[in-house]
Amino acid sequence: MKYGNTFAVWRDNAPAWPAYSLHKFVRGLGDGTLPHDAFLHYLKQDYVFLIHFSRAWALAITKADTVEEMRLAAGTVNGLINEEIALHIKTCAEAGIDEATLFATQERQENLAYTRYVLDAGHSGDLLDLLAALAPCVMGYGEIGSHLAATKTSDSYAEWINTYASAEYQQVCHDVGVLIDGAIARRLGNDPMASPRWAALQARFAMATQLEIGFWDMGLNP
Ligand SMILES: Cc1ncc(CO)c(N)n1
Repeated sequence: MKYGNTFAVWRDNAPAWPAYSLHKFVRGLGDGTLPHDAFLHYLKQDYVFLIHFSRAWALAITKADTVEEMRLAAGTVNGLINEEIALHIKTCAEAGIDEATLFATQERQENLAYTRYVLDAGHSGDLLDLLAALAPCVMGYGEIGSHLAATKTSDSYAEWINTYASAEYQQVCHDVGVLIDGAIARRLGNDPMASPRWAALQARFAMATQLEIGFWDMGLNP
């Protein structure tokens, strides 16, 4: 599945991308060596992450210029807060953790830094600043999910992998790619890389990628 032209350029110019998409945590999901307590700790943090991340996508609706942009952003809010988060609720319920407990999870600094960075990108900037900060998360997990589905050597974390490899999640990544390419063309024209804004957008994407690495690192340290 293609996630759009802009994403491909941003990813190829983010030096830390492989350290994110091929992180030790990711490899542990694929070969089953990730300790289960680290996985549950990560899922609890990620439940809180998804709440703030949904807020950031809701901000994209208010920053949109067209109804089409609003619809794509609203679809992503729905995907996060009603679909993706169901994985976290179900997996944690199986481990005896109910949703009220999940909601009360003490937020780790790495988690807080990431989501508030993304929210601030949107509050201080326009839709492009926000989308550049949101993209590594959405598309990164899409890439990780389909890579792990094709290469995994263990079924321990198959449910997690299948969530992100699923047609539904891949469709979200595709739609976000369409949203980003359209938003870029609408605001920066046909040669966006020549825009004086390009370097700052690339830097936002690179920072969010770095913050994803911090999130995986945090996951390995319950
Ligand atoms: C930290 C993080 N990044 C990306 C995703 C994908 O939505 C997620 N659930 N958590």
